[in-house]
Amino acid sequence: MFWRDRERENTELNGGVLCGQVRVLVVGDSGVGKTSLVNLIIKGSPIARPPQTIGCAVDVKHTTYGNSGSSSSSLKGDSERDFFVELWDVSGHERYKDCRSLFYSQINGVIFVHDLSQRRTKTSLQKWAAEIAATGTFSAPLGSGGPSGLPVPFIVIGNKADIAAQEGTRESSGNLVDVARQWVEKQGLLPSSEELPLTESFPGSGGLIAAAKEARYDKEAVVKFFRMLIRRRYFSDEIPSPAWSIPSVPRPAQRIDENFTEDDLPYSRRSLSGGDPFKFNTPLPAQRNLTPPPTLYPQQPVSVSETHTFPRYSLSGISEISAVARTKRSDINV
Ligand SMILES: Nc1nc2c(ncn2[C@@H]2O[C@H](COP(=O)(O)OP(=O)(O)OP(=O)(O)O)[C@@H](O)[C@H]2O)c(=O)[nH]1
Repeated sequence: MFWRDRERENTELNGGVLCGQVRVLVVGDSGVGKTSLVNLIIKGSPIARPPQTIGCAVDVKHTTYGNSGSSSSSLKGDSERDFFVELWDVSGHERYKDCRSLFYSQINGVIFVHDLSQRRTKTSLQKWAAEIAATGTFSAPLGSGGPSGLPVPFIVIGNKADIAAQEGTRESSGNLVDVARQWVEKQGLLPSSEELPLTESFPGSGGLIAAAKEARYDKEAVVKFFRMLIRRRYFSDEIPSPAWSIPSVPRPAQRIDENFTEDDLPYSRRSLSGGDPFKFNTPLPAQRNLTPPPTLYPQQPVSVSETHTFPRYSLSGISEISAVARTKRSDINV
């Protein structure tokens, strides 16, 4: 135990971290399947009858990330470190519209969810992006904004492919890999969200359970997205912009391809001083510039510049919690 304590001490002195966390918002209209998706990501299986989310519910996914391939690391035994991805499942119900920005705090990334069988839920995503960009605070923000001024990476996931297929709104090739890839087709929001291509989260028409069993490729892609967020926050030399400003004109579409590399994010590249690409697996010099550790509880918005002076946090406060209780869907008139 002694050497472990020493190692921790040294690591902290060296400016490294033993573990960390990133926060991902999951947003979209009520009933599009956000809770089902989060359950699928966290537990590997969909939830049969998800309760109506009240306000927001938080789940935490554990993952590891390390510097194993880096010779520049000065940290001993740091090949894999623990990271926690907070998934903030924000209720899409109208009744929370005026207060849900409480949950838009210290965001690292966003998963937009829509229902393939309800086109208006896709159109709404632009509003969600604008709302988050206007009222949220961001951790490790991009130097310049994405669609609607959103300053963090995002993905768009189309849900209920089975229903859409039944209704003939979408044809499936039937090829599992093709369909699964489409599940998390990483597509930037366009100025007109009508231009968003359809994507699928639950392949095939065999229903949720069967689809979830087949969704391993999709989950891998989502995990890649999470790893990108971890990399941006903890392993990047990027100097965060001093303050986030919202551009008045929506940015052109961004596309995040299969590999989720920052090189594929034009606006993230523009954020680098001198045009340098992100340097992954570096020995964490950027740690000095980290935003304060997000907690699992709603925080008061803070400006980005204030955040870089906070000391590094410990993990003691992290646990798997639900921020707000859930209730039965039938309890609420939807
Ligand atoms: N057929 C089908 N049903 C789905 C799918 N995903 C979710 N559902 C169902 O859609 C309903 C709503 O799902 P939720 O996950 O609660 O939706 P939500 O977006 O979290 O809704 P709010 O909490 O109101 O914001 C539930 O009855 C789910 O079982 C899917 O891919 N296919």
